[in-house]
Amino acid sequence: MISVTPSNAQTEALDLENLSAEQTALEIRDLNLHYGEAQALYNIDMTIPKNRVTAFIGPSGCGKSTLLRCINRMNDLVDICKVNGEIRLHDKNIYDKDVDVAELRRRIGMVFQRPNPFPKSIYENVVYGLRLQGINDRRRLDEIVERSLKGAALWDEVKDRLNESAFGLSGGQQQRLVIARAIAIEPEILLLDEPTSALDPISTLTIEELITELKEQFTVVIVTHNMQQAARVSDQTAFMYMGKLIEYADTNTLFTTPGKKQTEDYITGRYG
Ligand SMILES: Nc1ncnc2c1ncn2[C@@H]1O[C@H](COP(=O)(O)OP(=O)(O)OP(=O)(O)O)[C@@H](O)[C@H]1O
Repeated sequence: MISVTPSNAQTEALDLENLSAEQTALEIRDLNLHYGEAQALYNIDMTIPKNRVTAFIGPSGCGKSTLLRCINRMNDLVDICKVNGEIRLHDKNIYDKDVDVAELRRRIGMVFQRPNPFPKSIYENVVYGLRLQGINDRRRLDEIVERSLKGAALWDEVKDRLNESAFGLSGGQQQRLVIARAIAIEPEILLLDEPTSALDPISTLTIEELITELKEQFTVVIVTHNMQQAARVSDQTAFMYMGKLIEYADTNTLFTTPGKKQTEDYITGRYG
C-alpha cells in the first residue's frame, strides 16, 4: 500500500472545467491517437492552466508520454502515429496544416527522461537554440546564459567553468543544464517526461524544487511514475488508465478524495 501525502497546498484549486482565457495555457479536445491499428489515446479532453504544474500519472503503458508528446507534436516523428482531435494553443489548433512545427517546439520545450546535453561546452549548450535563431551577440548571449542557468538553479555550480564540456557534469547537473537550454529560448510551456527517473534522490529533490520555481514563468506539464512526486510538485493531476483520462482534478483532491474508484485503487497501490 502506497501512502501519498500531498504537500503542495500553496496554490488554490481552480475550476478546471471553467477556466478563463487568461488562465488557460492549452485546451485538449477530443484527442484520439493510434499507433498503426492500436489505439493509444481515447477522447482526451482537458484544459491545462497557465503558470501551474500539471502532472500525468498512471500505470506503465497508459499513454502518459504519448499524450505529452502530442503537445509539441513529437509524435509527428513516428510514421505509424495518427492523431485526431485538437490541441488549442491561444485558440489555434496546433495540428492545423499551416502550423510551423519548429516554431511550435520553440514555444513548447521538452525535457526527456535521460539528460541529453550536446557534446559542447556548458555555455554552448545553453545558447544552442539562440544560435539557431541567428542570435550571436556575445553580450546578449552572456546575459541569457546567466539568466537561464540561474533559472535552472545551476549557475553557482558552473559559473567558473562555462567553457568546459557539459559531459563533465553530474547527471543531476546535466538535467538542470538541459532545463537551462530549454528555458533559454523562453518557451511558454515546458514538457517534462519523467525528468528525474535517471537521477539520485538529492538531484531529484533539487529538480522538484526547481519545478516549483519554474511555474512562476512557465506552464509546466510533467509525466511521472512517482505518485509522491506528483503530489509534491503538481497543482493538478490527471490520472490515466489504458489510454483514457479517468480523472483530472487539483492534486490535493485527487490524492485525498478521488472521485473515481479506479483512481482510488491506483493511488492506494491496489494496481499498477
Ligand atoms: N512509437 C510507438 N509505436 C507503437 N506503439 C507505441 C509507441 N510509443 C508508445 N506506444 C504504445 O502506446 C501505448 C502508450 O505508451 P506510452 O509510452 O505513452 O505510455 P506511458 O504511460 O508513458 O508508459 P511508461 O510509464 O511505461 O513510459 C503503449 O501501449 C505503447 O506500447
